[in-house]
Amino acid sequence: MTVLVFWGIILAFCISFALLKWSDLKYRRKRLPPGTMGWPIFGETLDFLRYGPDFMKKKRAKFGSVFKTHILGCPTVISLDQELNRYVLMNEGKGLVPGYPKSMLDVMGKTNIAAVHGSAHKFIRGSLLTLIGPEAIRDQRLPEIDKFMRNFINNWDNKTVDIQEKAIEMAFYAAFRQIIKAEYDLICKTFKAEFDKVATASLSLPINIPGTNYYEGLQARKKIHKLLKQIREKRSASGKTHDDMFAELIGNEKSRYHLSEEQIFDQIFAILYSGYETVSVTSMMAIKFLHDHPKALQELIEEHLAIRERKKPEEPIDWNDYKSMSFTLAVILETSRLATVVNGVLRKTTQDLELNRFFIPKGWRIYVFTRDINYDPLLYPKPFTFNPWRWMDKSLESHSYCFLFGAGGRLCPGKELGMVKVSTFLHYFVTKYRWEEVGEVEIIKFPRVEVPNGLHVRVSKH
Ligand code: HEM
Repeated sequence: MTVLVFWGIILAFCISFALLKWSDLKYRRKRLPPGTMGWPIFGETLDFLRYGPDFMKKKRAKFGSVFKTHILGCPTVISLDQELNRYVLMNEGKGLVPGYPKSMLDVMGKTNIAAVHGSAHKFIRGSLLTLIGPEAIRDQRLPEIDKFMRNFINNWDNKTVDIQEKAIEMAFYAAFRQIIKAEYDLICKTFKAEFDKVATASLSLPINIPGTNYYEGLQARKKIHKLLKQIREKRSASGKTHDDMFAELIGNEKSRYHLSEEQIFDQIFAILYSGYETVSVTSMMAIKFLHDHPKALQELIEEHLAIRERKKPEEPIDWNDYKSMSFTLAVILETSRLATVVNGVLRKTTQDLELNRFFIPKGWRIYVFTRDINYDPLLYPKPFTFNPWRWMDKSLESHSYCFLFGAGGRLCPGKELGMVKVSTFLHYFVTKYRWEEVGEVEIIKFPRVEVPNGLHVRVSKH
């Protein structure tokens, strides 16, 4: 028996070793970047997800800042070389299109902005900007957001609230209310429950059997489609006019941005998905950083009280007020830098390419890992210190290597909308309340920023 176990272990060891070697040999071609490919199929996905920045650090020490690996089901080149990162982001047309995982594309839709490129991308992006560009924000989005935030934080006095939970709700419902207004109260909870399944599925293994996140996400996508179709039919039968994004998307029949039903639904998914975790994490972490840095909090409160002083008590904030919030914007940028939500972006090669003297085969992924530049001491002296004042020099935001919102043709089109939401949330929160943390707060920063036990604060009126 013991002999059998012994030979069993030896056999398992030999098979593992052979598989690892096979995987490496398969990819050992001339001039591919250095690196290891890990296990067949799984590659090095587990290490990558589990150790994140440390995985990168180790690999960089061994292979340099451009190396190959196999993650999320694909042979991938990871680049920590910011020159190369900039090149990849700026040169989509040279065979470097978005390369998001299959599960994400399946639940988010084939005509989703992240799935299309070339002229199709220009068209979808143009349509999106009519909804979330600066003019639309000034005239339509901001007044709605103002109303939403006011109500949202209205009854927190003398309560202990979990800011993480509230920020998640705020980010979703603020976006959803702009998409569907008249039917909002009726369907917002059902819609959120289904959309949360879609969001979870976007980062899952694409195994389509009942019980998996991927399967649940696909089912949720179908339910959401059904719901949207019903709303569309009811609206058209009633003949009433509506003033929300859904109505704008449907009513574009005669404009240059006339979208098919599938494109309209995918556009809605894109707006909800892209502005969800980005806005919720930034709002939560801004509250956390402000709590820990009283000088910054004081300056922020003064900025917002000055706005309130020139207004009647219930008067909403407008575009000019928002544009005067220069310190608030600095706080948001510094928060986004230190609590990185988008660690990097994925691209896929549509042809064999030569990059940094390396050969990258057609169909490989490139993970443009931008997270590290956020902590670069040359760009951000004392990089681990929360210092919003560094952003008061506007040239930092437009620096060629500031990748907080991406770069090139995919530069975040929702940046201003995101800023408006977080600023308005902060405006009402800090002018109305003081708060103190309750209990220990443990923050995880990778692969996503989260507070496992919540960020509980005791809130009271000023
Ligand atoms: C406030 C925090 C936000 C951050 C840090 C952020 C960050 C980013 C980054 C880094 C990209 C580039 C992705 C790539 O190159 O593949 C991006 C793209 C995008 N963002 Fe944001 N974003 C934020 C808010 C929003 C909001 C509120 C929306 C609302 C709709 C939004 C919509 C999008 C869309 C649709 C794209 C894809 C653009 C394209 O492919 O052309 N973002 N964002």
